[in-house]
Amino acid sequence: MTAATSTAIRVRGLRKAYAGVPAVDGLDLDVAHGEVFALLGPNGAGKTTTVEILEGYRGRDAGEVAVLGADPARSGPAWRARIGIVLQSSAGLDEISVQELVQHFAGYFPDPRDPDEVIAAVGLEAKRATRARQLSGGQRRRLDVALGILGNPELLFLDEPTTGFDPEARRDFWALISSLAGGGTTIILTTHYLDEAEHLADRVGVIAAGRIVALDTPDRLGGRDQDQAIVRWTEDGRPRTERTATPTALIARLAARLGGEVPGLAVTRPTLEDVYLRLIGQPAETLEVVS
Ligand SMILES: Nc1ncnc2c1ncn2[C@@H]1O[C@H](COP(=O)(O)OP(=O)(O)OP(=O)(O)O)[C@@H](O)[C@H]1O
Repeated sequence: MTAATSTAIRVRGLRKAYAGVPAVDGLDLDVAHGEVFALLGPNGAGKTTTVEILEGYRGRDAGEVAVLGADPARSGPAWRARIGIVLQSSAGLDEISVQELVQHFAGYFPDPRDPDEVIAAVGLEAKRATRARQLSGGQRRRLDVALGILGNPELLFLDEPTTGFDPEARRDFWALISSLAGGGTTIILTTHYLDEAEHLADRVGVIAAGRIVALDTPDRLGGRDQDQAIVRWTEDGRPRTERTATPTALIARLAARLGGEVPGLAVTRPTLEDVYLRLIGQPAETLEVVS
């Protein structure tokens, strides 16, 4: 395979400013075919601008962009048919049923998936005859995903897909995304939910002020795997906390000192959220260290 075909997305030196104010400020990115890549970052960091440039919906000021081997700014319907997009919110055609809507949109694609299979894949079989406007928020999102995958895309963009979902709906949705990824679809996900990124993404990119400031697997991001463990226990009726690179040795000392079972013992590593907040310059929840 050549470099051009082994990479689903290749971005170098991407820049975009609005009225002279940079929103994307020299961004580089590579996403491999079949990868689930999550783009994280605070409000206004430049995620939507970047993703819309990749989707071909927004122009750029500078930089090289190749998506499925083509420049989105110069690509036509054949390229677009290889891409699925699930936006933050969709509107329109609310008065027709799920079945009619999915069937209607299938007509726009050269090689659509079977509408009935797509409705089943997103778990909307029981809502087939329901009008779109009568769906719950989570069901509406499933319909959005159905429309996003209907064209059998090689590359799927998901923009904050589970905002407003209840926990069970999120788990179901994650299973759907994992099954798409398992089938080889490349997925670009923007999300504000760190657990979602951790659950779904092969790699995570953190964007701040228009640049990627960290990029790694969720368990290694920002040196997370090298971080010290946090040991919590109760002693003399008081909660105690200590950060340590050698938690096993600490627990052995505690067990010896306390004569066996250590009350309230818990050992944790910094969460992806702790690391993310540190990367974007926000202090994580203050940890009181008493040793
Ligand atoms: N059409 C526009 N015109 C002018 N400024 C814009 C426009 N779109 C975005 N911006 C600005 O560019 C910056 C980046 O915005 P962008 O929407 O890309 O951020 P984001 O990371 O997607 O944020 P969020 O997490 O809130 O969706 C922001 O400061 C925003 O105000």
